[in-house]
Amino acid sequence: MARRKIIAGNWKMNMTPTEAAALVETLKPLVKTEEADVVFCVPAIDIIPVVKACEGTNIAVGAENMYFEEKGAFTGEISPSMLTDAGVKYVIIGHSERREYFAETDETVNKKVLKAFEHGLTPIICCGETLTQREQGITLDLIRKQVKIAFQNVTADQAKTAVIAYEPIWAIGTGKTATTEQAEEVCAAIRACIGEVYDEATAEAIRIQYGGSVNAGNAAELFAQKDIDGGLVGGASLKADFGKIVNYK
Ligand SMILES: O=C[C@H](O)COP(=O)(O)O
Repeated sequence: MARRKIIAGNWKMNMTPTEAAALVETLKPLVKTEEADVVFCVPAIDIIPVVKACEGTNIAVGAENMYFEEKGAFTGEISPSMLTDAGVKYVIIGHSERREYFAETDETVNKKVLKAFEHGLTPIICCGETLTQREQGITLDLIRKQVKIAFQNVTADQAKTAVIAYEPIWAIGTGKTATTEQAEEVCAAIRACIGEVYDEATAEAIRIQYGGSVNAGNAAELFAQKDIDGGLVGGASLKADFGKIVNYK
């Protein structure tokens, strides 16, 4: 069975609540589609107004991060129950910016992934290599390691519903997209890795996105690759261009 595409915007630390609600109004008519799942992953403070603004549309709302504890003395953190109660369906976990600036590790990513599943949230699990790692020729080994740790103790049934976002760090916000061959090579390797950890059915079901300077001009070619099931889009998700990316065909 063909996998359904999933195209998610990652707004990062952009948009005040007022701006966020206005952006949804602009994008709503542009991202209508029957063909793909559309997700807006937004800053925590924007979740409530964005969920409200997306009511009655095809747009699901995601968070950009969450903590792996249920509640308590964790100043500044957001719990999985807070997200589900607010109407969130997806959560980005282990984005390279969280790994770089907020010291997230493969192990904390795994704890968050397990907690997301426990609460019925779909994790969008990020992995990717730096330019130096790519030049050292260790990309595939590194990605396999990131994926294997992220999925520790995750059941096959849970894994089937997960989303993995392959984002080469050197392509994020740089305007330098991976070539379709580079993106497909890694996404295929991720699928093979899931097949080794679980089985063929799980590998066939899991959805793998590419992220890194996706735009209206390159989306169609990237998303046409066998193992690329959509995109995690940063900069271009804040513009009308996101409508073109969602309707890339
Ligand atoms: O999560 C999204 C990625 O970091 C890609 O960002 P970008 O599209 O601005 O390169």
